[in-house]
Amino acid sequence: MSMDAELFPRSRAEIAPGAVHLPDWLDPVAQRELLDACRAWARPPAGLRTVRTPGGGTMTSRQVCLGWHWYPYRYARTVADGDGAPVKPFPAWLDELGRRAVADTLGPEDAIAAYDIALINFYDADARMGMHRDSDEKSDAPVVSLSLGDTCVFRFGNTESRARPYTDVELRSGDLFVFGGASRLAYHGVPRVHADTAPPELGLTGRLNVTLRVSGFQVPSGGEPHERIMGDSPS
Ligand SMILES: O=C(O)CCC(=O)C(=O)O
Ligand SMILES: [Fe+2]
Repeated sequence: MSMDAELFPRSRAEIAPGAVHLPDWLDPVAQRELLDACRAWARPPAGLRTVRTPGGGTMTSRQVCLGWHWYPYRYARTVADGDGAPVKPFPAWLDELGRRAVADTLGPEDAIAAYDIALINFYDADARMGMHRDSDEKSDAPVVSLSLGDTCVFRFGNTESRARPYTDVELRSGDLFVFGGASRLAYHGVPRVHADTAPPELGLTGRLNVTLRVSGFQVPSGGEPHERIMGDSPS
């Protein structure tokens, strides 16, 4: 019997108000296409890197960004904490994917500005992500999260603190998780990755997560956007 055999099929679940888990949203072909894109984005310049935190630590997932480059705790147009190269562009098809993800989870929403940020995190079996909020954006548009490869435990908490109450959700390859509305600033993290649980046909060892966000940053017409326009308050 396959490891994926289920007594009860996984189904859509509202984990908190405005936070929805939709299992198996990306079919195997779409997962493969997104993985191939991630592999191209991971290449230098402006490729996959280790993120250093102000306290002198390092994040255990490795990251690459599209559209705007995130580093603790702000956005820039260049890899300011790495090779200094311009951040890779955010493709239009990812905005379309993000809109479809929101429609399929939260239903028809008020007009959302274009998705223009992707953070791609690569986790090996030992990587984790601590509880945090995605609070460096100026837009309150829902965050869209797509998972590929190994299964993880995704911990989705509350807007007040990193502590309980929270709900642990298993995110598998192809799963979609969207959090907006009252949950847009909820704490969340990845306490555990289950090694060797990726679908073998995908050909990925480890886990990839792609989060799509709307920056809400102004891009001045006729000029290259500059990080000054974003404000500078750390979260
Ligand atoms: O890997 C995940 O599922 C979560 C990633 C995340 O929270 C982030 O990139 O801000
Ligand atoms: Fe996050």
